[in-house]
Amino acid sequence: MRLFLIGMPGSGKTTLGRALAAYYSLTFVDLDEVIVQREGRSIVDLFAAEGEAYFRSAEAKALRAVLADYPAVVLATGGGTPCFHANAELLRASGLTLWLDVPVEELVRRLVQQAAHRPLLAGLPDPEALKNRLAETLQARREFYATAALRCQASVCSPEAVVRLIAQYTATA
Ligand SMILES: Nc1ncnc2c1ncn2[C@@H]1O[C@H](COP(=O)(O)OP(=O)(O)OP(=O)(O)O)[C@@H](O)[C@H]1O
Ligand SMILES: O=C(O)C1=C[C@@H](O)[C@@H](O)[C@H](O)C1
Ligand SMILES: [Mg+2]
Repeated sequence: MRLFLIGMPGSGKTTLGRALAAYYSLTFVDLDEVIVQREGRSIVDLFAAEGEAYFRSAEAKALRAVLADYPAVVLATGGGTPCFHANAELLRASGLTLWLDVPVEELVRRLVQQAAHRPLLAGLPDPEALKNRLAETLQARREFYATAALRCQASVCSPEAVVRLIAQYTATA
């Protein structure tokens, strides 16, 4: 099985991905970590030195490398991964994709302390500005996230809830 977790920054892709990989006895891979390893720089440094277009190209290449290397995997993608370089179609064709659809208010609670360290959220003056930025980003990304076969729409998507979703899906697919 290949399971791909997609969703907004802070939606829980890494946290849930690790738990699901343990549950299914699959390897866990975090695409942001693969990019950092392949490029030899942090994501903040990559954005600052090369810009977003370079980052998106590196992200697309890293995704294709992971797909070539892992026939079975739980992959936490980056927040923007499905929205560039036809990655959403590739993910959908390559395994089971799950969208962690977490409300913006919950994302703000989780990210308010970390926004300064994230290239696309840095420099926002207060939580209201962060909320507005996240809401705009979600609006722009929704059509890509919605290509996922499965969607967990909740403030907290527990591993148990996701395991149930997957079992229902595979029983009817
Ligand atoms: N189910 C959950 N309930 C409550 N908090 C959670 C849950 N999942 C993750 N978190 C918290 O939310 C934050 C973001 O989680 P995580 O890093 O897993 O998200 P992500 O989607 O991988 O984000 P990123 O954009 O950084 O890759 C962390 O502080 C984590 O502890
Ligand atoms: O939402 C985004 O576009 C991003 C999310 C992170 O996971 C990283 O992939 C990077 O900071 C870009
Ligand atoms: Mg993550």
